[in-house]
Amino acid sequence: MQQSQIEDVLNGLVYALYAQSGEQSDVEKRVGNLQVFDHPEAVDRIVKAPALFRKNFSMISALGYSRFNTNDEDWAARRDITQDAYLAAAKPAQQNAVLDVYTARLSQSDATLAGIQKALFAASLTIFYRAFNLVPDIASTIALIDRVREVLRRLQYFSWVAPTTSERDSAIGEARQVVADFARQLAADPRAAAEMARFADRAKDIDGFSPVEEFVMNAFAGVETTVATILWVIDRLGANAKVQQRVQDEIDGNAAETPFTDCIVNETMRYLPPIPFLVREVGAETSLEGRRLGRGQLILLSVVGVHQHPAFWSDPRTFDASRREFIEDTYDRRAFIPFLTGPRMCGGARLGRLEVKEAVRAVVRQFTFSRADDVIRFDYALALRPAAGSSVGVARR
Ligand code: HEM
Repeated sequence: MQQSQIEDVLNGLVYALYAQSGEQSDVEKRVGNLQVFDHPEAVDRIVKAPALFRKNFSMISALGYSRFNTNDEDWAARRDITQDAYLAAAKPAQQNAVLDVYTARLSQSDATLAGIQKALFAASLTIFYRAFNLVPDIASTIALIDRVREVLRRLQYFSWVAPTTSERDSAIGEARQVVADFARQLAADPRAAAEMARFADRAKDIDGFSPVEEFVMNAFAGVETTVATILWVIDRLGANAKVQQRVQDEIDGNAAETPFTDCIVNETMRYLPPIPFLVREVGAETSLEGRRLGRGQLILLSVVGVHQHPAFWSDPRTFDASRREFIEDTYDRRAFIPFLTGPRMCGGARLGRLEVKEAVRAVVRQFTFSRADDVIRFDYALALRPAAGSSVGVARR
């Protein structure tokens, strides 16, 4: 099995969701053998009933268990271990500190997209670790995160295309190895070791709890999505010189309110949601939108489809950097769910928003971007990010 084959299958799933979005036929939408739900009202109902529509990550759980992929009391206990740290890290008083981290990393970057991407990962990891009063060893942690991405991509592929036994064993083996290597790195730092002990202490009632699995999956969930969002904003700025100029003027003007910058960030997350779809397992027989759902059945919630629903958005398939629904704040909250909504919404939503805003400020102050074309090329692992080798040109301002 080739890497390119995995990429083709996973990217193909996301392409299918884009192709289906906006279609208003009575024919049931499907991707693979999963029913697709993409009406904002139906998706809202699903995500607000987590006991009935449950998280299920059969293959991905090879990496371990965390608040991301557990349910019920187990999830609630895990949530409590990290949630206060994310809320404290996202307080408005943290704004300048977050901006400073991004500004400093970007100042040391060369004027290439690869350099900027590395700086963004370093900054986002620094902020994630700081939420727990830790300091990462950047180079080795980025290398571990790259391995987590690759193994998650493989595991994700195997939830769609059944692996042979040896493929399965090798993916699970690599997942265990990367967690073990992360564990070794955290154990070597006394403060990180103490924090892992604190996690374990708070999780006394959770069977088989591993603080490292909890930490690694949280770190990946936070950093990968945040960096993907910033990279997409860069991609979109590069595609439109006029829009970029307007955002630069707004940021250079240092006004307290930055409506165009906020709008392009929102439109980027609408059009290119970092988590383009979610899978849920039906916990008990039920029906939704006239469709019968059986216990144990997996369903797919298309965030792409929700974000492009024609009854909720004008001209939904167009990227509009000054979209009226955002500028005038008239959009239906159910139709814009980049962080999801309901009890299982993103635990780091406030921190992610703060980071993206400050990172975009730092990026725009230091660089300008250009693109030879305006073709969107993406790469889906667990998050949707711009494909490597995209055609964005970079210059220092
Ligand atoms: C722009 C950035 C981000 C986006 C778009 C995003 C998006 C999401 C989405 C859609 C989910 C729900 C996944 C599902 O139900 O399967 C989620 C969950 C989660 N995210 Fe984020 N996220 C971002 C940043 C962050 C950050 C910065 C952190 C932590 C520092 C974080 C931590 C989490 C955690 C812990 C969960 C699991 C929540 C739970 O069920 O308890 N995310 N995120």
